[in-house]
Amino acid sequence: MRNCRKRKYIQTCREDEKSPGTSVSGMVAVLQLAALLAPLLVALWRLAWGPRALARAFARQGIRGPSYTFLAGSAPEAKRLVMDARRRVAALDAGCHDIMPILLPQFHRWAADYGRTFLFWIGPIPAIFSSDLELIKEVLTDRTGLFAKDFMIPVLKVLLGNGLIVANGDDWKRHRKVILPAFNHERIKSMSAMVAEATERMTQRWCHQIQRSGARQAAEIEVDRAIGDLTTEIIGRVAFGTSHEEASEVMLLMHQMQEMGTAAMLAAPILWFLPTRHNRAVRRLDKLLRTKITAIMEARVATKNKDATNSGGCGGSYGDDLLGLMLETWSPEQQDGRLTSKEVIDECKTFFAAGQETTATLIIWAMFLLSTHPQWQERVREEVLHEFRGKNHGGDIVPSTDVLSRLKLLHMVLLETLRLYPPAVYIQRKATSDVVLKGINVPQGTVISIPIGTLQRDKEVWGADANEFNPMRFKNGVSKAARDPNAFLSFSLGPRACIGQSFAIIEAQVVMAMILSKFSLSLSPSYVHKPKYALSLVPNRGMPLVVRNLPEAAPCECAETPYTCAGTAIRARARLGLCMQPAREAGAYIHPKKLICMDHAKAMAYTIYIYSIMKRAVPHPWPTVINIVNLTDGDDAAVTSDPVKLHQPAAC
Ligand code: HEM
Repeated sequence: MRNCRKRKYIQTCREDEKSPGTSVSGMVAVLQLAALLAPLLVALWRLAWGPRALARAFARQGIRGPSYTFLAGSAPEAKRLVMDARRRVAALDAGCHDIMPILLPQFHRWAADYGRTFLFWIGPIPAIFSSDLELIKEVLTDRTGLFAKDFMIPVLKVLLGNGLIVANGDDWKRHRKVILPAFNHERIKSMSAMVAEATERMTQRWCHQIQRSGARQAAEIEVDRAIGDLTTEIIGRVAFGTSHEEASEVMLLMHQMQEMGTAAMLAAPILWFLPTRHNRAVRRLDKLLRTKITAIMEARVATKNKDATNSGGCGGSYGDDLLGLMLETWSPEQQDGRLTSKEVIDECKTFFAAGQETTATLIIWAMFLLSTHPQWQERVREEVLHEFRGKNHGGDIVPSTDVLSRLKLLHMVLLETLRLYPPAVYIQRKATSDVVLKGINVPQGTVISIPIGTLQRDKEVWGADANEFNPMRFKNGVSKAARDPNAFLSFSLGPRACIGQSFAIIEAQVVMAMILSKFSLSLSPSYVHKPKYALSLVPNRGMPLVVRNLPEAAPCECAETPYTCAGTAIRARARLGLCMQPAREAGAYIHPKKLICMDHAKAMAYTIYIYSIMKRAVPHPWPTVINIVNLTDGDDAAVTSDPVKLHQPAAC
C-alpha cells in the first residue's frame, strides 16, 4: 500500500515535470533572477574583481602601485599622503626648488615606492603614472587618436565645456582650424602693444604706492594679485575686446569653479556624479558664466549689425580678435565646419581659463626667482635697459617684437621658470583602445598621467643641477637644454601642444621687461615658500614682494592733480584715471569712468566723468577734459557743467 502511494507520488512529480506551462514559468524565474543578478555581477566585476585582476595583470609586467580601494581607488591613500605632507612641511626654504614632494606628495611617495612607472586608481579606472620620457613622448606625439583627452572630473568638464583643450577627433580639428589664425605672428605683434598699455597702468599704480610709502622708496606689493588682475585684463581685451570689469567678473566665476575642481580631485569619484551641494553650486556658477559670456557675444554681434547698417547694409565685421574670428564661423545651428553658439561659449571659457592663470603663474614665479637670485635680476635688467635705450617714447616703454627677440637672458629666465614651476604641473590622456606602450600592455580606458613637474626635474635628463635655478642651460635654445631635445614639456608636445605659447612668452616678456626697467624686486619677509597645486601651480599664501623704484627710473607719470570741483567751493586732491588706489586714500573715490570727490559732504553729490578714459585714450593725454555730473541723479546722471580742463602738474 505504502509502495503504491510512493509510486503514485513519483508519477505525479514526473507528470508535473512534463507539463510545459510549469517548466516555462521555472525558466522565467531563473531568467528573472539572472537579469537581476547580471548588472550586480557586472558592477561587482567593474568595481571589485576587475580592478584587482587588472592590477595582477600589470604586476606580471612589473608595474605595481598603491592597492585598489573599492569605489574610491587610490583616493583615500592619496588624501592621507597629501594631508600628511601639509602637516609635516610648514614651508620650504625660498632657495629650494625641489617642490614636488610637497606639491603632489602622493605621486612622489608612490614613485619612490614603485618606480618611474606605476599604477594607481582614479576610482575604478586604472591610471599609469610615468616619468619615463620615452613613454611620455610616444603618448604626446601620437597622431592616430590612440590617446585622447578626457578630463574625467565633471567640474572640469563643466569649466571648460567642449572647448579646444578638451575636444577630440573631428571636433578638435574643426575648432583648431578656426582658432589658429588668432595666434599668427602678425596678430601676436599687435597684441603686444595692448599688453604694454595695460602693464603701464599697473606700474603706475605701483609707482604711486611706493611714493606714498615715504622715504624708503619701496612698497610691499602682493604681486600675485596685481599680476592676476593684469593678465585678466589682457586676455579680456586681447581675445574678447571686453572691458576690464567684464573680464574680471568672468574670471571670478571661473576661479570659483576651479577651486571646486581642485577640491574634487581628492574626493571619492562617486561624489563627482551625485547631486551634492557642491555639484549643484557648480551648475549654478556655470549658468551665470554662460549668461555673462553670451552678453559679451551679443554685444559684439550688435556692434557688427550697427556697423553694417551704418555702411548701408554691406560691410561690418565681428572684429579681428579671437571672438571675432569665432563669430565669423558661427552659426546658431550645427553646419559644416561652423561653430555653434554653445561651442563659441565653450571656447570663450577655455581661453579665459587657459590664457589667464597660466601666464600669470609664469610671471609671478619669474618675479619670485629673480627676487631670490639678485645677480640674475641685475643681468636681465641691464639687458632690458640696453635694448630699450633710445627707444623710449615720452618715458614709456612700448617694446616692439624686434626688441623682444633680442632679450635673450630674459627669455632664458622665463624658460627656466617654466621648467622649475610649470603652470600645468601634470596633464593626462586616456587610451582609446588596447595598446602596447613601451612594452607594457595597456588596456582601453587606462589613463596616462604625465607629470611635467617631475619629468622636468629628472637628473638623468637635465643633469645633476636639475633642481637648481640655472637659466644658462637654455643658452643654446630649448632643444639643447637637456640630454633629450624634447625634454621641455611645459607647453606639451605634438599635435595638442599649447596654441597660445608664443603669445604667453611675448606677454611675459613685455610685462617683465617693463617691471624690471622701473623697479627692483626682493622677497618680502612675510613670503611663505610652499607652492600648491590648484590646477595650476600657485603660491600658497600669495607672493608679497618688496618693490623699489630704481634710482634712474622716470618719476610716476600721473601725478597728484589738485582740482576744483566746478560749481562748488570744494577743493579735492585726487589723481586721475590710472591711479585709483592713491586717489581713494587722498579722499576721492575713482571709478574707471567716474570720479567722486569724497573729502567734503557736499562733494558727494558730484561725479566727474573723465572723457579721456571713456574714450579709452590711455595713457591719457594732458590736458584732460572732464565733466561734472550730479551723482544724486543716479549713475546715468546728466552732465551739469561745461567741460573742465585739468593740466598736468609739474611733478609727483
Ligand atoms: C605660460 C603659459 C602657458 C602654459 C605653461 C601653457 C601650457 C599648456 C599645456 C601644457 C597644454 C597642453 C594641455 C594638455 O595636453 O592637456 C596647453 C594647451 C593649450 N593651451 Fe596653453 N599654456 C599657456 C598659455 C596659454 C595661453 C596664453 C593660451 C591662449 C590664449 C593657451 C591656450 C591653450 C589651448 C587652447 C590649449 C589646447 C590646445 C589643443 O589641445 O589644441 N595657453 N597649454
